[in-house]
Amino acid sequence: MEALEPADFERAARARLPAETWDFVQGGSGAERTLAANRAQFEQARLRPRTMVDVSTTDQRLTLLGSPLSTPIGIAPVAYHQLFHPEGETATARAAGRAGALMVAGIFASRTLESIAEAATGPLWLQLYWLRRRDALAALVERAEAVGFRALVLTVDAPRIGRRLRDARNGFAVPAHIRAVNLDPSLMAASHRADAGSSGIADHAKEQFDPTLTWADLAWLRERSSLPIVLKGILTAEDARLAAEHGVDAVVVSNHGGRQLDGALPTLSALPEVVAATPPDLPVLLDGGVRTGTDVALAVALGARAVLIGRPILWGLAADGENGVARVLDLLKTELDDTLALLGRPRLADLDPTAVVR
Ligand SMILES: Cc1cc2nc3c(=O)[nH]c(=O)nc-3n(C[C@H](O)[C@H](O)[C@H](O)COP(=O)(O)O)c2cc1C
Ligand SMILES: CCCCC(=O)C(=O)O
Repeated sequence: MEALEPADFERAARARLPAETWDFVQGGSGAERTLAANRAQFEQARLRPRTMVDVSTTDQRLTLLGSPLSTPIGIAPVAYHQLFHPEGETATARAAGRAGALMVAGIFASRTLESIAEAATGPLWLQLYWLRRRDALAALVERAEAVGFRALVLTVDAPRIGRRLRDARNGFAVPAHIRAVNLDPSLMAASHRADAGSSGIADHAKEQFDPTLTWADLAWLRERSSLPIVLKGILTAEDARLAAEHGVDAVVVSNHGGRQLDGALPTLSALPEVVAATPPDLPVLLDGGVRTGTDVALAVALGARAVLIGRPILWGLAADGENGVARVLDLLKTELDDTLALLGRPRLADLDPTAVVR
């Protein structure tokens, strides 16, 4: 059967993936309240369509941190794409290129930065965690810049890993043959075994993530790279203001797909305060629960310049590799295009808060 919506890939992926990998993807932290709330906010919001507008051409193109994109729909950073397909991140990068979409590769990518860059035909950003081993971080930043990555995305909502009960119950550990190849194996060993009542992911973070990260540390990153710096995991006006004051180039409103602080604000609810607290020239992105073209339009109307998609990309990758990811992106782009036309707001710039009732 032909896939007509991203959810069709969700079913296909579930059928293919080992149960503990499925739980790792779909799960959130704690009682999964934030995971559910991300979706609930999109489901409850309503659009206010305008009529008698010439929508013979619609346009979802934009420029983000200097890079032209065909769509405001980008790929969120996710660890270990080889959990989902043997080609891993190179398949994802090729699909992003076909769609003219941004790809954010993760620090725990299972393919080298060099091979991802070679596969990519569109803009790539690199996501970082604040590792205790700052020398490893510095080396990674240098490599990323050398092969053409265009921004650094520092994830700031993970001083430790949220309590993910599914992973703890499954004793989830990253299989030995799938590796975060851009980092020294000695830094990654804990990911590949799980202590009782924990997961390899949580144990690894406890060992390697530096929870002392504060605003003053951004200077260290600035010194090491001329690339734009993006902070991922901002949910409040206070932090948005601090990000702007510290010269950050963009922020991602994110609760890590409901995988970190359970009970944290859903991202669509946090977006307006973050947008209000940031200067107009500082791009605000959003991720968490974006599943349809309508969701993309809602986020853009409330001030997001672009959205990132996490789990649906992995569904496409698990179901059919590069072609699956390309199809998921294509479906979302088509849905957004239909939404812009039927809403009477044919360009992204036509989307503003008057398009939404919440
Ligand atoms: C399996 C999985 C792994 C993830 N790994 C990372 C990661 O390594 N770094 C990071 O910043 N975010 C990571 N995330 C969070 C995503 O970047 C993103 O914030 C989230 O998935 C967006 O929500 P969505 O899945 O509802 O679209 C991961 C998410 C999932 C589902
Ligand atoms: C230590 C790997 C963390 C991956 C991650 O961020 C996630 O699973 O959400």
